[in-house]
Amino acid sequence: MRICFILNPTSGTNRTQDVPALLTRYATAAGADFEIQATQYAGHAEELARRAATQGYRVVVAVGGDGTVNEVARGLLGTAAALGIVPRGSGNGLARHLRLPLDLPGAVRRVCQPTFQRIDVGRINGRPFFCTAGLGFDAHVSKMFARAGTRGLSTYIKVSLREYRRYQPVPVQIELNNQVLETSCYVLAFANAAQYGNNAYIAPRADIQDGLLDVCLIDALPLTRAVRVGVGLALGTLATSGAAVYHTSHHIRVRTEHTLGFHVDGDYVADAAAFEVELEHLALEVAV
Ligand SMILES: Nc1ncnc2c1ncn2[C@@H]1O[C@H](COP(=O)(O)OP(=O)(O)OP(=O)(O)O)[C@@H](O)[C@H]1O
Repeated sequence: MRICFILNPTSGTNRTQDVPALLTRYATAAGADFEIQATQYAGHAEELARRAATQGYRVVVAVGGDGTVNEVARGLLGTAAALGIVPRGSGNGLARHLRLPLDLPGAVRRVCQPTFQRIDVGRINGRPFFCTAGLGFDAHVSKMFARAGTRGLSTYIKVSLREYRRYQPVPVQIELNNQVLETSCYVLAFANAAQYGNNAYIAPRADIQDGLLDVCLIDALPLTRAVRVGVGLALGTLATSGAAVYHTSHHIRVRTEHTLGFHVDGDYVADAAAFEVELEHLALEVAV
């Protein structure tokens, strides 16, 4: 079994580690037949992953955070290669959901001796996502976070608190399961996996193999509710807290009068006024 590691050298906060040397040491110790390729620019991991799949690598491993996982996984859709993950981001949502080791030696050992399973894949306006996608405040925070200059959890919390004071919900029309909901949207999250990353459980009951997205709507976020949402995210109790409304569906349409930002797997993509969200059942093989 041949393994290709695709390393994002800009991921994570610990830049002092010689990651290629560590990958080499642990993969050699596990007896793997492997190659390591480093990305040179944003988007490169998708091209490298697709090429590796064409070259017959059985497992193509994203070495990075959820942004790198998204790119590698995108490149593997429709191929015979499986996605592996060596988590090096700050959130690591998909790795955590799949209960993969979060330490480098453990994660390398796992991808070298994996079992295989398939997971669902979401799409929002054609863009694949594997963990979560969303509209509203979380996408707005991703946009501001990308502009912040520094990364990590503390920057994320700082940006969220600053933007919380300014952000207002917008009216939306949501179509799902033959119903039309006229509501306002502070956060509308489409969860394939249960968490955003960092064990922040936006949809604690989400099952990544059930053919359905868990749709989480928070229509407004006054301070008292914000506290309940924060506690619910941290404890995995949001679904029973009454602070959010949930639906499950495999096809959702959303319209807004004004444009709203959307993110995939925590990375801001663009603003739009119409959204088509779909789920492809078991469309990606993962090495777990
Ligand atoms: N060589 C590169 N130079 C610049 N950007 C890159 C490079 N390779 C990948 N990227 C971009 O870096 C972005 C961030 O990567 P990733 O999400 O893996 O790390 P992170 O932000 O540290 O992790 P997390 O999202 O968990 O905080 C990705 O969306 C990817 O497009």
